[in-house]
Order: sequence, then structure tokens, then C-alpha cells
Amino acid sequence: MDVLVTPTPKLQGELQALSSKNYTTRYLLVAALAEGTSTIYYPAHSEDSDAMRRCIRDLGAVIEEDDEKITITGFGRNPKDVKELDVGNAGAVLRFLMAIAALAPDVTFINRYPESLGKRPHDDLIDALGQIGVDVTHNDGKLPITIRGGAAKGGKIQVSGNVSSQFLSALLFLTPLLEDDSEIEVLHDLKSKVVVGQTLEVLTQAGIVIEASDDLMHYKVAGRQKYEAKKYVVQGDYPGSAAVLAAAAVTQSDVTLHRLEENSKQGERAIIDVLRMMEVPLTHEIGIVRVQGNGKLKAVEFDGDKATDAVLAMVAAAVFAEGTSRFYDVENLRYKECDRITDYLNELRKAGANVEERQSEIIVHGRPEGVEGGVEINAHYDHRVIMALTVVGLRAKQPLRIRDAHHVAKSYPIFFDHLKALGANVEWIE
Ligand SMILES: O=C(O)C1=C[C@@H](OP(=O)(O)O)[C@@H](O)[C@H](O)C1
Ligand SMILES: C=C(OP(=O)(O)O)C(=O)O
Repeated sequence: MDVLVTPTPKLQGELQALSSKNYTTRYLLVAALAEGTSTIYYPAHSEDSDAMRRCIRDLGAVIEEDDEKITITGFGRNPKDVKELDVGNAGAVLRFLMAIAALAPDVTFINRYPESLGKRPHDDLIDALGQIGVDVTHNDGKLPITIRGGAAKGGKIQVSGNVSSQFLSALLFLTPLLEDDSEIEVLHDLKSKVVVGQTLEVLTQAGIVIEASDDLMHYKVAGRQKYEAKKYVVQGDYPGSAAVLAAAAVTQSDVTLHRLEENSKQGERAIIDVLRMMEVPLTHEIGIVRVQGNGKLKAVEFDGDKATDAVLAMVAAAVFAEGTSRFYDVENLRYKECDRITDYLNELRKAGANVEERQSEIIVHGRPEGVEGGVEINAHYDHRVIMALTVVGLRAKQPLRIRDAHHVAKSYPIFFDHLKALGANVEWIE
């Protein structure tokens, strides 16, 4: 299904931010790894979080859910002997469960999105699992992937953090359950380092003890630990909200978003600082963000690795800023649902933006006068490309037709409902 985004000068209203995808996937996982019954309040509902629900159920977790909460009775360190798992297009879910599959005899992760997740590399995790005796069969580092665990015992592990932090997070979820103690050393750089803070926070909440160095490059993990069954509350989602806030920033607006904690460990919280640096009028108090956009934005320079999943929304805002913006240290955007540098900038150019790419940088020459629009956008299976191009479409001169915009459901199924509620001219079309 496509979405037609028609220029919209004004946005107004109040919304509850959706629930965090990254916390939901983590809480679902640690609840599954516990032996008792955990409760998660306000879990996210999206394709990625549903993928984690489906897979932990397949692995033996017992799940009950109502409108407010989900209760999960976990399988501890003894997942069911399942032959196949389908993670949809969810990278984090795949990587976390590739590690957990080391507790099972023989699991194959199927390839349902050959053009998206099917192209993403997992070599660094495959290599790390090999170091603790896990046998992995793969298609040149990509899906389909078969994990034969059983023999995994723990020990010294080196893992590269160059491509994704998810490989390290995956090992941090697995190693406490192994027979032997483990020591994990991160090689090279650690990309998206902030997200590892969310992993450690959730592990601590689940009663797991991990000794982490201050730079997050070394870990000592005792084996034979037990995940405790707990009660968790999912906070609001900054990456998805970043797109709504960017939409408010590029229009004449008065938009309020609730449930966005000031002291959240989500790096994408930086959307607030970046919009402030761009001189967008906003306030952020007691979890409530209010943007009163006047359509005027100033260019910005920002280390995008600190807020990986909000960079596309920030770039969309910069398209209309006065001056040249630069988002640096963003190379790992190339290994996401699509190449979020080359593919994304191609779509922005089609819409009329003036953008340049470097291997690890996005440069935006702002056009405060607006962009032309009037074209069809290829979504590249990427929810964040869809949301960012929607922001651009609101301030284009002609409508943008975003092809296959239903992929927004990977993280934010009600994104267009939310924008509509604020007065945006967005319509689903066949
Ligand atoms: O651990 C996680 O839940 C995530 C880590 C990040 O990925 P990378 O570490 O690959 O950048 C982020 O982009 C992704 O959306 C979710
Ligand atoms: C990249 C993302 O997710 P994942 O890596 O889990 O597919 C995302 O949500 O933007």
C-alpha cells in the first residue's frame, strides 16, 4: 500500500508516544529467559516486537496478553527444540535470538525479507559464537542461518563492534546462562554504543550481574546465572517520536508528545537537543515535549552515532534549514533495512533536497524555501525512510507518493494515524 503525502502547512494536537521497540524486545527476551512469570506493562505492538513475541513463544515461552500488559512464563536456559524461527525483518530480534539459539540443538532462521534483512551481515556474531563452540551454517554471513548450539560453554570471546552493537548485546544476553564464566572484549570501534546501555539496564533489572568497563569495551560475565521473573514498564519510544517531532519542526505547529522521559537511556533522546540547536521552539518537562514550530530551522552538525535511529528524521528536518548541516560518524546506517545513506539520499534528491554523501557522513544543503516534491518514493522496505520522507512531503510544493508505505509497521504501525490526528494530509492509496 502507498501513502500520498500532500503539503500541510500546520500541525496541531497532543499524542501519547508509542512504546519503545528496543525496550519491548529486550523485556520480552529477558522474561523468556527467566523461569517464573514476568509481566510487561505497555509493550510495543509492531512487526518487530511481534516477531520477538512469536519467536519466544515458538521457543517455549507461555504468553498471555491484554490491552495493558503481557505476562510471560519463561523457558529459562531450556528453550524448546524448534526447527525454524521467523524473525520477519527485525535485525535486533534475529541477532539476539541467534545467540540464544546456542542453548538449543538446531535452529534455522529463515529468510523472509531477501531484499532487506536478507542483505544484512552477521559475520561478526557468527565468528564470536564460533569462539565458544557454536556451530553456525550460513549464506556468506547472511540468512538463512542455522545454529547448532548444545556445546556452548562460555569463555573468552572477541567481537567486532564495527558494524552493529546488536552482536555484543546478543552475547550479553546469552553468556550469563552458560556453564563457564565469560570475558567479552569488543574489537575495533563500538557503533551505536548507547544502545548497549539499554541492554545493560535491562539485564540489571532482570537480576543479571555483569561487570562492564567504563568504555563498554570489556565485560566479565559469571556463568550459571538465573534471569529473575520481574515486572517491567516500557517507556515511550524516541526513535519513532523523532519523526513526529521533526514533522512539527518543519511546519507551523503546536504539537505535544507525552511519555518521553528526559533521563531515558535511549540515545535518540538527542532529537530534542538537535532540534534545540536548530533553534526550533520547544520545551521538555516531566516527560512531555511541546514543539511550537515556526517553520524556521538553522543548520546543525551532529555525531549521528549517538542517536542512530533518529538520524533520518534529523536529516529530514535539516532539508529545510538555513545553511549546511552535517551528520557524521553514521557509516553503520549503511547496514540497516536498506543503505540509509545512499538509498535514503537518492529518495531525498528525487523529492528535491540538496544532499551529499560521504562514506560515513550525510551533508544537507538546506532549502528553507521548500522542495519540489511531485514524485514517487521507493520505501526500500525501510520504516525510517518512510517516516523521514513523510516529513519532507509535508513541506514539499507537490505531493509525494510513498510506495509500499505499509513497511512503516516494522516499528510504528499507527504513524500515519498519529500524523492525521495532528492534521497532516496523509492518505493510504491502493
Ligand atoms: O539493540 C537494538 O535494539 C538496536 C540497536 C541499533 O542497531 P545497531 O547497533 O546495528 O546500530 C538500532 O539501530 C536498532 O534499531 C536497534
Ligand atoms: C535498524 C532498526 O532495527 P533493526 O536493526 O532491529 O532491524 C531500526 O529500528 O531502525
